[in-house]
Amino acid sequence: MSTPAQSRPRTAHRDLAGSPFLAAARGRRPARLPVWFMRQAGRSLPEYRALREGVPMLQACFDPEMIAEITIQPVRRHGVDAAIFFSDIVVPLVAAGIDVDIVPGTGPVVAEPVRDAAAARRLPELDPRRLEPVLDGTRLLVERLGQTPLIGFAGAPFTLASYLIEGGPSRTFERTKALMHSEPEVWHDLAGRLAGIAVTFLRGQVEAGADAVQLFDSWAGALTLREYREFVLPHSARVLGAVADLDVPRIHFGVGTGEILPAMREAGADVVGVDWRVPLDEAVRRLTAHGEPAPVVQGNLDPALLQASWPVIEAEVRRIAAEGRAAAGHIFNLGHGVPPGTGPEVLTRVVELVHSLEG
Ligand SMILES: O=C(O)CCc1c2[nH]c(c1CC(=O)O)Cc1[nH]c(c(CC(=O)O)c1CCC(=O)O)Cc1[nH]c(c(CC(=O)O)c1CCC(=O)O)Cc1[nH]c(c(CCC(=O)O)c1CC(=O)O)C2
Repeated sequence: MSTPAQSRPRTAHRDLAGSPFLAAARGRRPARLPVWFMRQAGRSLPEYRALREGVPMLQACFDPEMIAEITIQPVRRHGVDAAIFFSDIVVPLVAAGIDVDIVPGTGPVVAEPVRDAAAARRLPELDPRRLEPVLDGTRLLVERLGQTPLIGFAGAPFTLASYLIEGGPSRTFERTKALMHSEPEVWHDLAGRLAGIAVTFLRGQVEAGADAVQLFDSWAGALTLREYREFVLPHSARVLGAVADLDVPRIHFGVGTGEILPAMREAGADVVGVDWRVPLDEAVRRLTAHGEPAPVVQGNLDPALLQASWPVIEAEVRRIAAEGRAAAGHIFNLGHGVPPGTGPEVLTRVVELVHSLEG
């Protein structure tokens, strides 16, 4: 499919033909292995902590200059092959007018949790104009990033719904699962509304210049395959399907998703993000068990091992690169986000090592 030029005017002049990240995302094997890290911007970087001093997270997420500068910091420091737009999965909810705050040390906190039909019906739609400051940040980035591609992202309906229903971060998702099973029509109404918000957020980012998108269904691994297929897949498929015409690679990621990897691909992923629990060659085996074409995978160094000694990290990186050769394309990443206490020099060293390996 060709890119409709009129929908992505800002990227028309960027020459990304040599991007190893985009080549791998398209199922090719570039000369060197591409790498970026989830949460590569943020608290692991002293330059981020300095810039954010006294500025609340959500204020930073609506400030175009901050967005652009924070997004570029890890590209400058580590030489990663892609930038990920600095934002948060709750930003489109905030833009829609939902009362969510990001509380330091806790995470997203929802003032009025959504737990019944009336509350779900009150969920506002996202007016794309409310995203303007955020998308101005994207436009600045496209001008400043040179030949580094930009990944836009959104939270998937299940993960967003889990924050809205639980009222904040959860380990067990009890209320979410209870609502899903006991009041499926309320669940589907809520998930459908969140899918609409995610579509508006993703399309806005791509139209402003993002070159790829990642849909984070971070907590989908808490579900059984049956639950995923019945309650989640249709909504995530709608989100990924609604950006298909924009012709950018679509990455689909979650934690603990070993049991549902093929279903996550089926939702419309061009690249399947894999956490550290499933070796990449095993992930490829699961993704091709019914004769499907070889997938593109992204992952999957255990973030906890960034604290280990360098020989341990080096051996892990080499093992993962070797296992990734079973895939049509491999984008090196962590199995989840960079922990805030990670020494940035470790990440730079991982990038250097990955770049010495064949794509
Ligand atoms: O445990 C929980 O559920 C709350 C997690 C939490 C969220 N936002 C949050 C927090 C608090 C915190 O990180 O301390 C709050 C949050 N989001 C972010 C930061 C900055 C940082 O981590 O140092 C912070 C901490 C803010 C602060 O205290 O200064 C930024 C963020 N969130 C996210 C992204 C996208 C990415 O990961 O690359 C990014 C941008 C990273 C970048 O530009 O490089 C996406 C996000 N936010 C969130 C989730 C859900 C799952 C998860 O966090 O692991 C996810 C998706 C994911 O990472 O799987 C929710």
